[in-house]
Amino acid sequence: MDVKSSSALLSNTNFSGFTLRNSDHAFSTSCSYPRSPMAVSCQLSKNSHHENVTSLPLSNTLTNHCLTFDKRNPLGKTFCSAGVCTYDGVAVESHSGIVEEKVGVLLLNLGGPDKLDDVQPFLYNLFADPDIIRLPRLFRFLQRPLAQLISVLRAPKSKEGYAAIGGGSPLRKITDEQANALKMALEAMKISANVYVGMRYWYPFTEEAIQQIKRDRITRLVVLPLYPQYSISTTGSSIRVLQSLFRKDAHLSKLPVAVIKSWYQREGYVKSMADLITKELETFSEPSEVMIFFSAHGVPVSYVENSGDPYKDQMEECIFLIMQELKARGIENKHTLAYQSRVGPVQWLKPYTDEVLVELGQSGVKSLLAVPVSFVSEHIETLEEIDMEYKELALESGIKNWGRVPALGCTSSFITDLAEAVVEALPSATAMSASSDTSIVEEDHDPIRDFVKLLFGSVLAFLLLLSPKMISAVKNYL
Ligand SMILES: C=CC1=C(C)c2cc3[nH]c(cc4nc(cc5[nH]c(cc1n2)c(C)c5CCC(=O)O)C(CCC(=O)O)=C4C)c(C)c3C=C
Ligand SMILES: [Fe+2]
Repeated sequence: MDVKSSSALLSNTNFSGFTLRNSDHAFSTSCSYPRSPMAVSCQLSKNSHHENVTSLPLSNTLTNHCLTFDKRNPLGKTFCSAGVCTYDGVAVESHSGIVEEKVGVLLLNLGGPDKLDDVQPFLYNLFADPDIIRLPRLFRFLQRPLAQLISVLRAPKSKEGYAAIGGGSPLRKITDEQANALKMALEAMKISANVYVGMRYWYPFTEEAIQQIKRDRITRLVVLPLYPQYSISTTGSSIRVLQSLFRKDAHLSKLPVAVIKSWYQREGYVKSMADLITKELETFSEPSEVMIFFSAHGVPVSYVENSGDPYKDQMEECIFLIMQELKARGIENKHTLAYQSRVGPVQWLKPYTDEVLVELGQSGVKSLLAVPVSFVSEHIETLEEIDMEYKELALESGIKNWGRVPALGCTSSFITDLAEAVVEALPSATAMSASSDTSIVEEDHDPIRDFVKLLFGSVLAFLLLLSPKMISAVKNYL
């Protein structure tokens, strides 16, 4: 019952290719799979800025082709500054052996319901994702009936939230704007690229973006998830979809792809966040007295402790880097980090945002600046959860002066940094080998078997629902 459509999702058109030549200069990197196949960590040289960039195959040994760019491209020399990849700056003339490259950038995001009627099917897609509700292997057949049940039961509460922010999620509009801004920033760097948007749980779906990329005959692709920090539940889940699509398609499996897995440590991002915080602090009457309150989206503890999700470590390092940047500007405010938006019956990363707000208020903190850090656009969890629920809770708990830093959106220093990240990642794009990747367990889609599974699963889910343990587990999602 996945809701998918064939509507095209291209964010940008007017693409023109530029000339590149593949050379055989190469560097290699090895990737390991810590417990979960999704939590891939790539061992590149420590000081390499390609550390968080990997190519899609995620096979044990990757070979990356270096590019030789036209001398007229002023950024050519920055492409291959890591590893043993070299750039000789040779001008590329149009003769045989030279490839006309068509560069694509795929922005990955979560997606959100455009209107209230979309809320339940959007929630279904989210809960049907095995990276969001992780069932033991034996119980995987329950995934879709459970997703159906939870989405139907949770929809009324979620709808209230979306109604409070205007009747739908602003994510699609903002992500499209970011795609346009990125295309322009790349153009300013003399890189002509198509920028696509692929959402995980709502339109425009990642699958549609990939079809468009194929139709446009893109020859080199950079995948840029709009999550600064990597989590199995966000970037990991979207990459799993890409792996599955690329594996099944002979053309796509040959397309050179580079995935920027995380970018929270990039100077441009850190400085852009520090700029926003600095500006917002100035709106308080006593800026130095304000507690800087970083609120990150939570994940279940088991992701971090049992499946090697680097999310918590990356989040803490990200906060450290932002605070270091603020200190360098003479801003020495106190700060804290807490995790918001927990859902379901399991333990999530602590401390929880709501609990910390109450403690801070009760302990005498009077001024607080909330900083959302896990996402770069406004969405329901900034506009409703932080701006309404948490603000009310904070004021009730004794905090007098409340402020909130806006999401980065299309902030120009941030978009320029993303464009630079794309440019740096381009040479490490590597063709995916259809046969070498054993990291994904493919679900096969025999329709008769799927139907029987769904029917059997629904009956079993209904029976299981009668058990008190199950009732309380499902209740936790509401
Ligand atoms: C880094 C960001 C995010 C992580 C990590 C994440 C994990 C995660 N989320 C859920 C459940 C829900 N998320 C919902 C909405 C939502 N989630 C994120 C980001 C992260 N999620 C965003 C930006 C949004 C909002 C999208 C929008 O429409 O604006 C929702 C739906 C909203 C609601 O009903 O509260 C749910 C449910 C889980 C279970 C999870 C990790 C396992
Ligand atoms: Fe979420």
